Amino acid sequence: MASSVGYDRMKEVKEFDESKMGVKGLSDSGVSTIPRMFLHPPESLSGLRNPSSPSIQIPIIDLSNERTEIVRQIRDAATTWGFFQVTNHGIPNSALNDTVSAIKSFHEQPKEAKSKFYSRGELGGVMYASNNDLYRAEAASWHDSLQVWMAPEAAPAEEIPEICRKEVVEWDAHVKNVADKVMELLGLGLGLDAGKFKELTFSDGRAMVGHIYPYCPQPDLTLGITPHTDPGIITVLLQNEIQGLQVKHGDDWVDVKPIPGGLIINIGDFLQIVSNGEYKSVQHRVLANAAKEPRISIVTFINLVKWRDSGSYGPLPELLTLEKPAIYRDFTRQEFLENFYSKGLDSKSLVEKIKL
Ligand SMILES: O=C(O)CCC(=O)C(=O)O
Ligand SMILES: [Fe+2]
Repeated sequence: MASSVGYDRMKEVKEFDESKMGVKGLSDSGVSTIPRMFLHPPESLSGLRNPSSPSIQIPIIDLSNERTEIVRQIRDAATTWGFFQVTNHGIPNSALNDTVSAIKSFHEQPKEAKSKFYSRGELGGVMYASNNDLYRAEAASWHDSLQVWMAPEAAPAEEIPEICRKEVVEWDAHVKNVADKVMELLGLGLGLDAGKFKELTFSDGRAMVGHIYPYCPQPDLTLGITPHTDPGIITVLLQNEIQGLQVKHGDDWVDVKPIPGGLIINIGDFLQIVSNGEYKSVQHRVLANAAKEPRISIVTFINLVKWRDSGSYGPLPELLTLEKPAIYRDFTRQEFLENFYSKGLDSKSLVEKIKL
């Protein structure tokens, strides 16, 4: 391994960022070795390609099943895995395919078409960049992303790249329906009223991120996305047929197998905290893509809109009893945002910080 003498990481990062070429551009340029800024430390890379046992899989939940049965299944999945796939969610296959194709088309445009959207760090609107945490993370990862804020304030339609505008807007309407349905079931799973999470505005904020994981010439030296937990309430994820997402389950990394028509749902830190640890926000990562065909994923982060008047949040009082007292302290909106925006994806989650 090259010594770090004379290596100016920030310079390399800045040049890459200012080139606006993204990892898609690097991949297309035919590089056979990846730039040093993408190299992850050996401890993050060990066992990367050991396939998980095919018999271990995140739960698959058929949303056309009988309701009390689904509530039980969703509750079990959220408490043990923090991740599950749903089928028969009501979104037509054509919408799944069209959304994946549209996001792929955006990323496959020439640099000139994409670079006018290239920007970072905005809370709202539209932003396209390589590695949202590029300047905060210790090592960059092999993906680029298009982010569009959809709710409570949608990015103006004319700011969404035309090549995927219609699909992004339609996809958001579908995700909203599924998210509302799943949030209701998750609430029931905790013994809350069906409308409780809706009343708390838990599914009223949505940001969509369309990732591309292009072919990586040295997939054993980097990652597609660094291990992290998602900060919000839940995440709804659509992926194409190229595998790469892995979920931490006990000491193992478990491959999430794409299933036709399936949507992946996972619990975020916020929901873990308000559920007083009942539901789990679980670490996940994506392997750098060794296939020639790009991996595409469309992720919608679901967030609450209205904070309590106190400006803070914590475990829901309805869930606390003498036997089950709060295991987290309340945290402020400021703390929540700072924790997310001040560090890389690889930093310690809010959950650890506020544990009592
Ligand atoms: O692309 C994926 O499958 C996962 C992406 C992800 O974890 C994220 O954007 O938070
Ligand atoms: Fe994530």
